[in-house]
Amino acid sequence: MQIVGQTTQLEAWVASRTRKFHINEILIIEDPDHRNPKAEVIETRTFNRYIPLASEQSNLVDTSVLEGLRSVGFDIEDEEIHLAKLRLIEELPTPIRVGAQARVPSFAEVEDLLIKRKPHEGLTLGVIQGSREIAKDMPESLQHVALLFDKENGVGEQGGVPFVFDYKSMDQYPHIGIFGGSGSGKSFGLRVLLEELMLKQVPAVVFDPHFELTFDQEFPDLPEDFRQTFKKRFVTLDAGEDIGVEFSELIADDIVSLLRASSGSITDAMETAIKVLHKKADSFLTYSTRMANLAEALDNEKEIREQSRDEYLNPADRERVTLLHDLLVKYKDKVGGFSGTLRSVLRRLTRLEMEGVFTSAGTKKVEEAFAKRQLVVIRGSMYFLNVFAFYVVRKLYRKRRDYRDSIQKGRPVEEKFPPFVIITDEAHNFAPKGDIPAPAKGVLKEIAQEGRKYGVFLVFATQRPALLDDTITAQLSTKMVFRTVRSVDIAVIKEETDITAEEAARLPYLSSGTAFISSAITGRTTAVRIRVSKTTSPHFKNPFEELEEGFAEQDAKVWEAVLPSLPIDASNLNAYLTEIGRKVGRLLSFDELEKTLEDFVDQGKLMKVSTPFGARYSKA
Ligand SMILES: Nc1ncnc2c1ncn2[C@@H]1O[C@H](COP(=O)(O)OP(=O)(O)OP(=O)(O)O)[C@@H](O)[C@H]1O
Repeated sequence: MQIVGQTTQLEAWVASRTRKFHINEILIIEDPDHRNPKAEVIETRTFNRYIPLASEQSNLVDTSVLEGLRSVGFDIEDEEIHLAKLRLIEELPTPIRVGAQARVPSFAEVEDLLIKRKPHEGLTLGVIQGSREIAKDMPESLQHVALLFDKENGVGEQGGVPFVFDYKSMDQYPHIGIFGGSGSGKSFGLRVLLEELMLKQVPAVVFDPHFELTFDQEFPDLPEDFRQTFKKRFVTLDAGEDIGVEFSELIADDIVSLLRASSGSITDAMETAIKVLHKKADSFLTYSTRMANLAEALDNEKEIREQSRDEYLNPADRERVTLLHDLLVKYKDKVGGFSGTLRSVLRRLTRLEMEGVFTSAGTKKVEEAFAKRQLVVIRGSMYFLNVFAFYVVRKLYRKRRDYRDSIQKGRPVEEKFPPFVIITDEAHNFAPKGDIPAPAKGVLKEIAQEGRKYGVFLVFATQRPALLDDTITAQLSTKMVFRTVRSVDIAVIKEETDITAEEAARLPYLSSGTAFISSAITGRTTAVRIRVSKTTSPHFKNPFEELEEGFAEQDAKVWEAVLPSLPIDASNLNAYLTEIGRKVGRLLSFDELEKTLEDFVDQGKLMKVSTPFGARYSKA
């Protein structure tokens, strides 16, 4: 392997007659003047006599490279030549020496570069691409820690150096972004990251709009020593049942945010009314009753004013009239005097109440799980989660902040509150870019900017980085970028990471499960094949296989039920429906029974024979 063609302080070309280059592999260039620097392969090409370098393809390669090849003895018309573009790991003061030999390093030579933490100290997310050869003399402690999976061959060996994410450095370089289009392996990668956080017992809360984040189902066919149970390391909470918003903790602005999140836009008049009528520590009942009473008073203003002057009113009516009259005096001018506004707010509030948003459950269960260092999965529709996220995140963040502040100021602390990670998929819905409102956006932005100080970190996954709030995107110190096709998203990724033009060009073609991990922690971008997850989501099954299996199961049930009734008179199927339906456990329609029997004939299980009394199905 030899350096050919023009070189710069940062890039060089390397050529070989016998050895193919692997994308992302690390080579050592024997250039003593530069203390044998390391470089990474960022582009590979192979030429032979059928695609000779000297022909029309030559424009793929700089003419200086061709000359360089010739000058070190390559026959560019006839020989098979493997070429690779190298990027030096560290910029050199002067260009690399042309003609220098390159070689595959030993593991010890690149250990510092590739392994920042040992697997037991960090999050083992996958295998560094292009590290197969280097891994041959890797110590045992780094082997068998990140097995790989592919659909054709199933679970296989790791075949490379593990990528161990140094999560403890997040206090310097906080927050992680996971970007990738549909089917790119983003959810799979997120699952692996969550498993690793659970293994390290880092308290975390994840919002799960897809109902896919459970960890009790094991990934199929894992070798015995790679298995792990997570059953005690996570809890699943349903938004609106196990966890709710404690109304009395809300301030008026929160109610405005909640209603905005749940019912789209609200008018200025509604916002004013919400704020004017709210008192600190109001319960849902006191607040909504005050609003309903004021609406009633506005509708009957004239009578109420008259009755309030009526000396002969009975005491019960007097009490009610006084109450309504006081509300009128106090609030009428401030809320604009139109009961319709109040009723609109009430309708929206009542809807939330009926959906279970305002339960007294609060965030108690999350706090209990944090104390046990567990992962909390909060499930619910996107709409619901958006409403909850703001309340849950803010409450937990404040608790942690207060705890840290107290310690710092030497104040006594009643209870510990641990550092934690907030994770969400579809992050652009929680913190959308630009003026689009979302209730949790404010607190999430605050955490993006300040969370590091308090040990609160974000992991934001999204298919659409271009739609995520800019401030937050800029604060994500580590970005895992999976296959991305849309040019607007690629543009954001290019701007927000240190990935090179060559890497960006590969983004639309990355295979599912391969990501570029660009991190301020390592100071470079590493191509990583994400390891096989130890658990699987309940939806992991291929939907078409699921379809086949589902129907096969159903057919088997009907078959069992049909057998005792054979032979079946085809002209009188109605007579069998009840009996067969009873055995199957549900009512079958005529059409369904007929179709199933015909299918059994096609499958060779039954035959349909003509008799003098009409057609009959009997066992084949
Ligand atoms: N690390 C991996 N190793 C092997 N196969 C993978 C890996 N990651 C993903 N795959 C394969 O790709 C498929 C799609 O991955 P995944 O469901 O994670 O995509 P996604 O990016 O989350 O898509 P969506 O956003 O549509 O859910 C998986 O079902 C799996 O077969």
